Amino acid sequence: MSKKEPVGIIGAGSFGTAMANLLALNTDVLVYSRNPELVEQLRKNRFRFGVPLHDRVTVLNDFEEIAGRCQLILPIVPSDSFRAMMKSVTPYLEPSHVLLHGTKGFDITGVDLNDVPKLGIDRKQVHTMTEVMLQESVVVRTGALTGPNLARELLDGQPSGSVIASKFDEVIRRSTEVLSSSQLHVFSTHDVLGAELAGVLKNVIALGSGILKGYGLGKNVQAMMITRGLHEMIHFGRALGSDNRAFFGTAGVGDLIATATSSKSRNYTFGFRLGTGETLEEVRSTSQELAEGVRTLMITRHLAKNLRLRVPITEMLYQIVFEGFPIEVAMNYLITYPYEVDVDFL
Ligand SMILES: NC(=O)c1ccc[n+]([C@@H]2O[C@H](COP(=O)([O-])OP(=O)(O)OC[C@H]3O[C@@H](n4cnc5c(N)ncnc54)[C@H](O)[C@@H]3O)[C@@H](O)[C@H]2O)c1
Ligand SMILES: O=P(O)(O)OC[C@H](O)CO
Repeated sequence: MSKKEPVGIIGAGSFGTAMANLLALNTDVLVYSRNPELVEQLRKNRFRFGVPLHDRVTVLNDFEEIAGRCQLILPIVPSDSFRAMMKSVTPYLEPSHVLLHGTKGFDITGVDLNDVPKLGIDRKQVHTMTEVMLQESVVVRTGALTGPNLARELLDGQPSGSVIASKFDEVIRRSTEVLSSSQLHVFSTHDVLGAELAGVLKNVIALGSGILKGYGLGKNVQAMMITRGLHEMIHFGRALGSDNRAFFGTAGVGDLIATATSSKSRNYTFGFRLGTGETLEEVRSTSQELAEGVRTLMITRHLAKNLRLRVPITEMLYQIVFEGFPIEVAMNYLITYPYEVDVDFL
């Protein structure tokens, strides 16, 4: 990979745009948007999410050109579109490409999300984005970009830290080279599964934290929920084959703090609105914004049942979000839950 060639991004959403402007501090960037009208509009006014696109960013509707010119490509689309996106771009990908995804959610196969409550789900049907990239393309060198990266803050030029997770030193080196700047500190890890799972699972806890705030509760119980939520994230991580370490780093606790305490997080905000009494349908129908945690909650609650995991926060959140269970009763259940010890993992 040459230092001079551009870096590609798939997805011109809020995080894709934030990363494009950050990468442009070091390199030329080609962003793929599937929407030709948006491409046309951005070519004319060069404003997205209220900020100007950096001069080194070009938005295109031609993935073949991006694959031809970029070896390092960052797919950043919602998890429910990720496999379809991979299927559409895979004809243009070669083994020499490097894929570093920025998506925080699960892919599922063999069951429609709406049928999960009826049919259940097992581990073999749940996939990380790294698994999807490897299943759907000839690309070998893959990685995940994770950490506390609220797009709104990044778009506004605020500093942050990211984690590049990859089994390949070359992916870490090249990604670090193009992403590091005075705005972004880049950490790295070889623990891809742990870093990915931490980023995915924390969205559910952010949803819950928002619900508590919207319901009018204070910091004490919010802190308890975030802390016990971290325990559940770790239990899930272990059940899915990861170890504990990533959950205590920037990709874990770091992203959990940012997402579960910020009104700039879509997951937290979605939960906040539920906490004020709006229904799932009311929030969904009046918000264009993506809250990955809602889909992840559906998947993890049913996976937990299948794996016989003891995850009371996930269970209560599921009942509140999808079954209209009263928040007050759920709170009482959690406060009186027979947690035996404070730290219940090694
Ligand atoms: N926004 C954040 O703060 C943030 C931070 C870190 C990670 N993420 C993760 O990044 C992912 C994307 O989030 P976002 O905030 O950019 O969402 P978004 O809704 O703002 O944008 C998603 C973009 O993906 C595009 N897209 C969807 N399907 C596509 C396809 N098949 N081919 C090409 N493009 C497609 C959409 O047109 C849209 O432009 C999510 O998994 C999210 O969890 C978001
Ligand atoms: O999707 P959001 O807005 O809740 O942001 C979550 C990001 O993963 C923050 O790192």
